[in-house]
Amino acid sequence: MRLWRRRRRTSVPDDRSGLVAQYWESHDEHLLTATLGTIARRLPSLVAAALRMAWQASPRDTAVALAGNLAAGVFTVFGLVATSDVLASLLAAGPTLDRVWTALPSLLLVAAATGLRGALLAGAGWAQARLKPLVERLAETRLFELTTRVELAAFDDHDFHNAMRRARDSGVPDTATVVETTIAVVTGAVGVLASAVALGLLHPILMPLLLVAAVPAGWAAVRMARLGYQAFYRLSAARRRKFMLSDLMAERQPAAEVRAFTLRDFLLGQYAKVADLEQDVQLDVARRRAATKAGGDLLTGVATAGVYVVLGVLLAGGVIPLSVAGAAVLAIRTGQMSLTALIQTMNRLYEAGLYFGDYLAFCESARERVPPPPATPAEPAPFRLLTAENITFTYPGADRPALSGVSVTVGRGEVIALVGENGSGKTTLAKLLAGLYRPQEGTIRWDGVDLGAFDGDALRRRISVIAQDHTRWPLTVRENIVMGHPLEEDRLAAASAAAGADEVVARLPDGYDALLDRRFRGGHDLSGGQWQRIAVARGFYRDDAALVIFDEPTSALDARAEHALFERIRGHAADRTIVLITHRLASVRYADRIYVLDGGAIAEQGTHAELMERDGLYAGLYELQASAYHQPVP
Ligand SMILES: Nc1ncnc2c1ncn2[C@@H]1O[C@H](COP(=O)(O)OP(=O)(O)OP(=O)(O)O)[C@@H](O)[C@H]1O
Repeated sequence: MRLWRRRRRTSVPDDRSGLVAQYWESHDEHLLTATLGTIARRLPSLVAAALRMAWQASPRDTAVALAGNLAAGVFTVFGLVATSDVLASLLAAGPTLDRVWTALPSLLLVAAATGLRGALLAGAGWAQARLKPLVERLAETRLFELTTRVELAAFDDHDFHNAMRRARDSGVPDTATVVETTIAVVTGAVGVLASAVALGLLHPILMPLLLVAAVPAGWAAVRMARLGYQAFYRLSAARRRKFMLSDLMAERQPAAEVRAFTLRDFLLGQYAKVADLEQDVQLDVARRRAATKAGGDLLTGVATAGVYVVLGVLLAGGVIPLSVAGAAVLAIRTGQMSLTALIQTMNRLYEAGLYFGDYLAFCESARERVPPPPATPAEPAPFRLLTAENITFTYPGADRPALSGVSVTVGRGEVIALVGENGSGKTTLAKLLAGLYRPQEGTIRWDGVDLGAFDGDALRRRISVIAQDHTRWPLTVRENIVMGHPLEEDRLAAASAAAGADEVVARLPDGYDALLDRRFRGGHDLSGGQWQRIAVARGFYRDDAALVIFDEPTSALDARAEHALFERIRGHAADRTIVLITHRLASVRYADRIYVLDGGAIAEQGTHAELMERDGLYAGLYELQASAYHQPVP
C-alpha cells in the first residue's frame, strides 16, 4: 500500500494539518508501507530472533515448549487417521455390537492419542508460562544496561529518545509476546501440518481444500494487525507529548506553577489538540478495521461452503468413501482451526514483532552509541594537569556550536572559576572536562593522556560533578549522599558538615534515614537550598575524586550558607581540584584562575586582579554586581 493512498484516506481534518506537521508527530514511515510479502519475509528472522532470545533466557523451557508441541502434532495425525478407521468400522454392514467391537482398537488408539496430545500440550504450556517472565526480564535488563551506558549526547537526540520510549514501553513487553506467539505459531503450524498429513494419508486430493478454507480469515487478521500498528506508529510521538502534558497537569511538582501562571487553559488547549489528533487516527483505524473484518468473515463463509460442495462432489463421484469423507470433515475442521489460529498468531507475532523489531533496532543503535572501550585502557591517576585544547562542541541537532575553539588549563589543587552570562557555555565546558561529552574538535588531556584513552567509569570515579540541575533522587538522605559508594559513617558526617547538609539532617525526624519523596508514605520534601546542600555533600563524599566540578552550587543558598560553602570549597581545594561555575562574582575573587566565557568562546582569563585591571567583560559584570549593593534605594 502506497503512503499517499493511506494519507488521502485518513480522516484527520485539513484544518489540523498545521498540527500534523508538529515536531512530536514526526515518525519513520518505512514500516508503514509493509506489504503481506514483507510480513512473510520477516517472519523467519523474527522467529529465529525470538527463539534465540528464549534460548538465552532458559534453554530447558524453550526445548520443552518446542518438543512438546512437535510431539503433540504427531499424536494429532495418529488420532485423525485412527478416526477414519473407527468410522470405517462403524459404517460397515453388520450387527451394531460387532461393528463397535471391531472399531474398539481404533477407538482406544484415538483416546490414547488425544490423551497423550493433551498431556504434551499441557507440559509445553507450563514451560511456555515459565519462559515469559524470564524473557521479559532479560529484555528489560539488556535495555537498561544499554540506556545507562550510551554516550550522554544520545539523550539530547530526539530520534534516539523516541526510539527508546518505543523500545521500553512496547518493545520490552512485546519481546515476551513474540516468544509466546512464536511457540504458538509452531503449535499452529504443527497442527496444520498434522491435519494436512492426515488428509494426505486419507486422500491426496483433499489437501488443497484446507488452504481454501482458511485463507480469507488469515488475510483479514494480517491486515487488521497492520492497521493497528500504523495507528500506534503515527501516534507514538503525540502520545509522548500527551503523557508529558498529563504529568504537567496532574503531578505535584508543577502544580503550584500551573496555578501561579494560570497555565490551565493553555495546557488543556494543548492537550485537546493532541487528544483530537489521537481520536481522529483511532476512529479512522477502527473504521478501516471493521470493514476489513466484515470482508474477511464474508469470504470465509463463501470458502467453507465451497469446500463442502467439493467434498460432496468427490463423495458422489465415488472418489472417496463415506468414512474417509467423515474423517476428512474432521481433519479439515481441525486444520481450519489450527490454520486460523496459526494465521492469527502469525499476525500477533508480526504485530508484536514490529515492536520487538523496534526493540532490537534500538538495542542495535544504542550499542553503536556506547563509547568504545579504549584498546589499552589507561588508569587515570590523581592528575597534575587537565588541559582542554581548542575544543569545539555542538549539541546533536543544534545549528551552531555551544563551544568553539576553547582552551583551558586546570592544575592540581587549583580553584578554577568559569563565569559568563547565561548560555555562554559554562555548563557545557564543565561536562566536557568531566568526560560526559566528547568534543567534535580539539582534545582534552588528563596528564597528557586523551580522555578517550580512559575507561569511562574509571575516569568518572576520579571526577565528581554537582550538576546545576542535579537530580532529586527519591531515596533516603543517606542514599542521596552516598549514592551507591561504600558507606563510611565518618566520611558521611564530614561531607554533610562541609556542605551544611548536617543542619538539614538534624531537622528531619528520621535523620539520614528520611525518605526524600513526598509521593511515598512518610516521605519528606526539602527546600531548593536544602536539596542543594545534599547535592554538594554528595560531591564532598566522593573523596576518591581528584576533580570536583560545582555547577552553581550556591544558586539556592542563603547568604550565610553561600559564604560558608565557598570557604569550605576553598579549604577543600588543598588536596583536590575544583572547577566552580557561578554567577556570584564576589565568590570567585579567590580563584586561582577565572575563565570568562562569551558566546561559546573564552573572552578573558586571569586572576581577579588581572581581569579587573583589564577592565573588560569581567570587570563590567563585577562592577555591575558590586554597585547593586551601593545604589541608594529610590
Ligand atoms: N542539551 C542541549 N541541547 C542543545 N543545546 C543545548 C543543550 N544544553 C545547552 N544547550 C545550548 O548550549 C549553549 C550553552 O549552554 P550552557 O548550558 O553550557 O550555558 P551556561 O553558560 O551554563 O548557561 P547558564 O548560565 O544559563 O547556566 C546554549 O545556547 C544552550 O541553549
